[in-house]
Amino acid sequence: MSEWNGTEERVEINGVKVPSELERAAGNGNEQLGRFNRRAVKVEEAQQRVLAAAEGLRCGSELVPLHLSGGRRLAQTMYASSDWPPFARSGLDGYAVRAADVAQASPEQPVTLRVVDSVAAGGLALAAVETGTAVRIMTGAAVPEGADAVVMLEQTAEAILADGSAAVLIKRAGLPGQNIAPQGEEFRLGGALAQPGTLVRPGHIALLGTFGYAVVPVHKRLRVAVFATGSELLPVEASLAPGQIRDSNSCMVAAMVEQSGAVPLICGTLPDEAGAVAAALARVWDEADLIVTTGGVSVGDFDVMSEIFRSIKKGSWTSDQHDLSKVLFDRVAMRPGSPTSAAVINGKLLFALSGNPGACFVGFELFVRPALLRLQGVEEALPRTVTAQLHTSIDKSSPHDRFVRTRLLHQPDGRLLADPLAFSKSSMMASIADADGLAVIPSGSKGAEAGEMIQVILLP
Ligand SMILES: Nc1nc2c(c(=O)[nH]1)N[C@H]1C(S)=C(S)[C@@H](COP(=O)(O)OP(=O)(O)OC[C@H]3O[C@@H](n4cnc5c(N)ncnc54)[C@H](O)[C@@H]3O)O[C@H]1N2
Ligand code: MOO
Ligand SMILES: [Mg+2]
Repeated sequence: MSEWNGTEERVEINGVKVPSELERAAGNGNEQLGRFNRRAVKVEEAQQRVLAAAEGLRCGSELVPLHLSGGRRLAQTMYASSDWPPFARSGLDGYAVRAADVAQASPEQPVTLRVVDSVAAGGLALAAVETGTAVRIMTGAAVPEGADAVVMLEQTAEAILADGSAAVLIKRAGLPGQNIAPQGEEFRLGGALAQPGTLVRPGHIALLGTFGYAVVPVHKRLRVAVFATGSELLPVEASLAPGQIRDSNSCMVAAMVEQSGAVPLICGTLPDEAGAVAAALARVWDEADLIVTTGGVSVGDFDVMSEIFRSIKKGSWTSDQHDLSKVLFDRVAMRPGSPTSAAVINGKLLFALSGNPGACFVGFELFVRPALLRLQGVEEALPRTVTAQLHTSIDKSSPHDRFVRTRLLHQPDGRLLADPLAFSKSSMMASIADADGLAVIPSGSKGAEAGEMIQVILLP
């Protein structure tokens, strides 16, 4: 792969020629045409295109030690390797008896049983329980042969028989099966414990440990390269300079990548030059499974990702070996984030999110997170929604579906209120931090009235 040296006509990514001189520089009328020739697709359609593309690109799996498997996604269905419990076991400390022996027991007329053995958890009784006998038993111990009930210690009293042997007085009537967890009560050998794509949580770890899985097959952590395009961008640690701002998108996106179970590779900021962007993508190509850029997707003279996408559309990124490069969409009927774009380039997904932080955030939630989840085998990869009552009207009509950053408030009467936040323009950030969800306001001639029931996408 050659690197962009700033003078060459083209750079290569995995043998793919990438034009560096773009239509703008050529200054011809076709460029203007290309710039505006972007058909908006509906959000649902754009999501389906992303999921379908991700389906074909599933990431590989690896084995990790059980104690490190939390937060990862299972790569296989996991099965019970035995019945659970593996033997009938006592649920409490007491005496294992035959229920028929103690059916009539009461405090006034306790039943006396000879104690023939005592069994602790982990041990096995040497003597079976026969009519007229009992075995002292501890919580978790295997129920001895012959016993079909356990009487709790508090309902008994110790006694000595005439011949000096140990006995127990049972003071409460018992029923067959009481205080015993039968073998296989919870799981049968071969039963499914969890499906591929399941997020491993502490409860799954307990199950997997129970069934002897010292190592767990999980999806590999996807590596996601994050680039911020924009010549106005300064690193976070820099002092502000006139006309410039700090790059807040890179770290926000990196945090969202981590939230999605992947590893962000923060690749820094790129100037608004197609050659530099293409060269940067080429440099990170082998290291990254998926690429996210922010900025430069609109129709401005320096919107470099739009140029890159135009060149992908023209087929300039498809090589002889790979016929896989295609634009999934370069405009979505939504606000914020209408210029959000996505492509598959030689088998890898590239998302070009808007530079406006609010639009960048929404674009990630709607498209990048679902892609990362689907790549990790998650069936239900699209954002989860809840129904809530809109607290204040959102009145403007819009040809686009809107995703309004919203607080979610649980009312004492059980209602869930969606309270749209102020400062929620695409360019604004305060409402990203405060949002619990994104209120979905469908396109149409009117917005949504206070009191209406709406869908709200839950933010992680
Ligand atoms: N004539 C038109 N202009 C615009 C349109 C349009 O349809 N016609 N669309 C608007 C919409 S909607 C959006 S959204 C933005 C999209 O802008 P870009 O994705 O091209 O982003 P930039 O132009 O690079 O930046 C926009 C804005 O965000 C700031 N920014 C960029 N990167 C970062 C970063 N890493 N951290 C923080 N802030 C960042 C940048 O300085 C700009 O202020 O276009 C509209 N224009
Ligand atoms: O599509 Mo943009 O995010 O509204 O400003
Ligand atoms: Mg722009």
